[in-house]
Amino acid sequence: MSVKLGVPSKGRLMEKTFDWFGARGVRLALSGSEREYAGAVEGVDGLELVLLSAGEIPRELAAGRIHLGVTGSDLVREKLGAWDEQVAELEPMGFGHADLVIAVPKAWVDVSTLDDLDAVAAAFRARHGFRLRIATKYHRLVREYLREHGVADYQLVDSQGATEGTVKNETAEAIADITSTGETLRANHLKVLAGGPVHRSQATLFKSRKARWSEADRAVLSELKARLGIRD
Ligand SMILES: Nc1ncnc2c1ncn2[C@@H]1O[C@H](COP(=O)(O)OP(=O)(O)OP(=O)(O)O)[C@@H](O)[C@H]1O
Ligand SMILES: O=P(O)(O)OC[C@H]1O[C@H](OP(=O)(O)OP(=O)(O)O)[C@H](O)[C@@H]1O
Repeated sequence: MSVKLGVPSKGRLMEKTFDWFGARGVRLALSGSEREYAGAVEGVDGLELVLLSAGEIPRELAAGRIHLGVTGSDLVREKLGAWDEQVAELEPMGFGHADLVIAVPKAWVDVSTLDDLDAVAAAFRARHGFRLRIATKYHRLVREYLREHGVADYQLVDSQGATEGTVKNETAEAIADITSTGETLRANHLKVLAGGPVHRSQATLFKSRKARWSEADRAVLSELKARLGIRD
C-alpha cells in the first residue's frame, strides 16, 4: 500500500501546488498526457499522486480514500461538518489566498456593517413579505457566521457561479463569495461589509484522520514532512 496524495487537477491551484512541492525537492509530475488524471511523485518512495477537483478533495480525505490532500481551507470548512475531526491541517502553503466575504449593493449607503444588514433584513421582510436573499455556494460557512453575529432574517439562495451577477439579475439582494483582487465585486457595484471576512482562505496541505495509516504509511509521512520542513 502507498500513501495517496490528492492535488487539484487543474488551474492555478494545480500549478502552484506542483511548484510548492518542487521547491522543497519533491517533484510532482503528470504521467502521460495532460488530460490523463494520473501522476507520479519523485523524491519520496511510497507516495502516490492522485489528481482530483479541488472541491472533491475534502470529501475524499473525510472518506479516507486519500491520506493527504491539497485544497483551499474554505472548501474543507464548507464541505465537511466538524471538519477538524476528519482532517488535520499540516501546513498552510502561502498561495490561493481568497477571502469569503458578504457584499451588498454599493447603493445601500446606510449599510456597512452586519448590524446594518440585520436592520435592513428586518425592514426588507416587513416590506416585501419574504426574507432578504443572499446568494452563495458557501452555505455552511455563511449560516454559521451569520448565526454567530445574530443575523437571522435572511434566506440563502444557491449560486454555484457568477454569484456577483445575482444582484443585478434580481435573484438576490446580497451575496457571499470569495474575492481576491476585488475586481469582480467592483464591476458588479457591490461593497464588502465591514467586520472582517467570513473566512480567510489559502491552499493548505491536509492529513486525513479517517484514512488507514499503516506503519509503513506513517514512515512515508514522516519522511515527507522532513522533506517539506513540516514539524510535528
Ligand atoms: N480568485 C479566485 N477565484 C476562485 N477561487 C480562488 C481564487 N483564489 C483562490 N481560490 C481558491 O481556489 C479554490 C477553488 O478552486 P477551483 O475553482 O479549482 O475548485 P473546484 O470547486 O474544484 O472547481 P471545479 O469544480 O471547477 O473543478 C478555493 O479554495 C478558492 O478559495
Ligand atoms: O476578487 P476577484 O479577483 O475578482 O476574484 C473573485 C472571483 O473569482 C471567482 O470566480 P471564478 O472566476 O473562479 O469562477 P466561479 O464564479 O465559478 O467561482 C470568485 O467566485 C469571484 O467571482
